[in-house]
Amino acid sequence: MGIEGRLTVAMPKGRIFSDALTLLEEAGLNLPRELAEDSRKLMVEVPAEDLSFLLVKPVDVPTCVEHGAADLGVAGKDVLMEEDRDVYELLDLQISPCRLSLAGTPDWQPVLNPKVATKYPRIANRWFREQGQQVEVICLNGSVELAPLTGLADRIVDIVSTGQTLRENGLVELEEITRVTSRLIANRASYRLKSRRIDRLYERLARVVMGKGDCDDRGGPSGAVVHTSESG
Ligand SMILES: Nc1ncnc2c1ncn2[C@@H]1O[C@H](COP(=O)(O)OP(=O)(O)OP(=O)(O)O)[C@@H](O)[C@H]1O
Ligand SMILES: O=P(O)(O)OC[C@H]1O[C@H](OP(=O)(O)OP(=O)(O)O)[C@H](O)[C@@H]1O
Repeated sequence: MGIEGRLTVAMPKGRIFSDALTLLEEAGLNLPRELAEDSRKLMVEVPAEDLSFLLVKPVDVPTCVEHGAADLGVAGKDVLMEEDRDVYELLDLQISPCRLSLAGTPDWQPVLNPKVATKYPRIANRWFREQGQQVEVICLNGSVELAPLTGLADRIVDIVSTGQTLRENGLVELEEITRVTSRLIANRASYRLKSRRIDRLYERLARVVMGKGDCDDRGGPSGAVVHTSESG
């Protein structure tokens, strides 16, 4: 083990997981099959790389990193914007791309104080405030596209990737709110105390991402990192 100790990385289970794993392998990490397999193990140690992986729900990655349960994490920009945790955003990994958009029925007519259903209340509230529009945000945890079809809401703010879910439910994308990719994030204290180890992993990942082109490099450990929390 290095003098700075083992690095713990919070990995999002689900959609992002395999993209993140592929990227780590492309960066030259030798990872055990155990990590890729469909196992119920939530903590996987990789002594050969001096790394530990925590497998958590995507929305919980920023929480684990903010509180120091993990030094690093991989999280979608959508989750980072919604959770607004006190963590550093080091690198745009350019994986699991999608967008967060406003959508509705094609015949949608403006109404006063429309209802907007979403899994992303903070982002939706902020975006409508910036547009100078008053809305009532209704929080849902899934199947958000049902809301305009059932009268639960006038419009939705949700993730769009292929557009299939919107199409199959007769909805149209009205406006893109933000593009989303997954980011490498760091705990603030770890970023200082384990800088050499974080630097090394960051550089290996950045090389792969930049090699693929279109890299939105956030500056990394030696540059200007983005502090994701609006309040901190
Ligand atoms: N088509 C997509 N739909 C939803 N998220 C997507 C899509 N494409 C990429 N993503 C990214 O994947 C993340 C969500 O991953 P996933 O669907 O596995 O988690 P989840 O929504 O928390 O699911 P669950 O609640 O079922 O565990 C989003 O935060 C986003 O950054
Ligand atoms: O544009 P598409 O490629 O169709 O992808 C977008 C859909 O995928 C996600 O839903 P998910 O599958 O996570 O289910 P959910 O309704 O439980 O959120 C998202 O909330 C959209 O509904």
